[in-house]
Amino acid sequence: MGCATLYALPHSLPPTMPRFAANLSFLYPDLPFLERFEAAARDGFTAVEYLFPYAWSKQDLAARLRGNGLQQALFNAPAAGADLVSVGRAWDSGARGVLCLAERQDEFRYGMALALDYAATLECPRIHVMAGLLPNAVLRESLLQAVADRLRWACALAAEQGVTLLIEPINLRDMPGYFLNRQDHAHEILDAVAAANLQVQMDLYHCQVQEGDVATKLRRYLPTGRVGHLQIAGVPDRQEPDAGELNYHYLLALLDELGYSGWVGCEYRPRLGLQPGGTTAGLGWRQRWSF
Ligand SMILES: O=C(O)[C@@H](O)C(=O)CO
Ligand SMILES: [Mg+2]
Repeated sequence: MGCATLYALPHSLPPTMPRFAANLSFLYPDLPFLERFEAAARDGFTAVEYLFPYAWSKQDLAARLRGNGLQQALFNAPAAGADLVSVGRAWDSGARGVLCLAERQDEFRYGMALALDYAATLECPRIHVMAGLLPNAVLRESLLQAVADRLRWACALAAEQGVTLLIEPINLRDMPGYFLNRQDHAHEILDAVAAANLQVQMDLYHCQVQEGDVATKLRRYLPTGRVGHLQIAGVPDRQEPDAGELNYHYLLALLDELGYSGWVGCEYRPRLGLQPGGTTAGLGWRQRWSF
């Protein structure tokens, strides 16, 4: 069911929301992580995504999914690390992926194997592979071939279990030095890798902060079939989609017009922050944009 169809219902939402996935790393910050699954289901989400599952057992996560009738739409491969302890510390110590870091081949391979192991248990068809922070003074272009080779290796491994890998352009205001910032660069990498199971995770928040002209980019890239996942948030503050400079009423209708049938991840910081029930209170944006 597309967004326009969904919003055509005059005053109320259907009991489930087939298009929107709740990002549990961002939403429900007032709750312990494992309790966020139930909260998302109660709010009508039928899928979840989050950054990293590795601090929890895959069996516990699968039980939360099953128990709440949720699908796992996406999660990230580890940000770095060559064992569970270093994987657990990687994000907080500043790591943002090792894909572009030639000397960290072992961590890349360990991370892919761990992510695919979780994906099998969580029945998750997509893994986001973070590109990493550029080493000082190393030109992006000089690393492209090595990045493509690594991704080709990872895609072959992921294909064995029917998983698609995603790369996501991330804006430099939030992540200074990040290797991949632009949609066209992501599509260049897809050209170089030439694997059917490599797609782009198009986060409209990052796209607007870094490049702008979001609707034109949706029109350019969605028809290629190479965008495997979308994410949304208001700009500039990364809050609910009804706050800020992006017109999601228009953009969500455009997704329908372009026939996008994938998930739209709700990856924003609820404006009520840690206030109990703040995420649910902020979900009015889904209703206000009735067509
Ligand atoms: O946009 C983001 O921040 C996330 O999708 C992510 O995976 C890395 O930070
Ligand atoms: Mg994102």
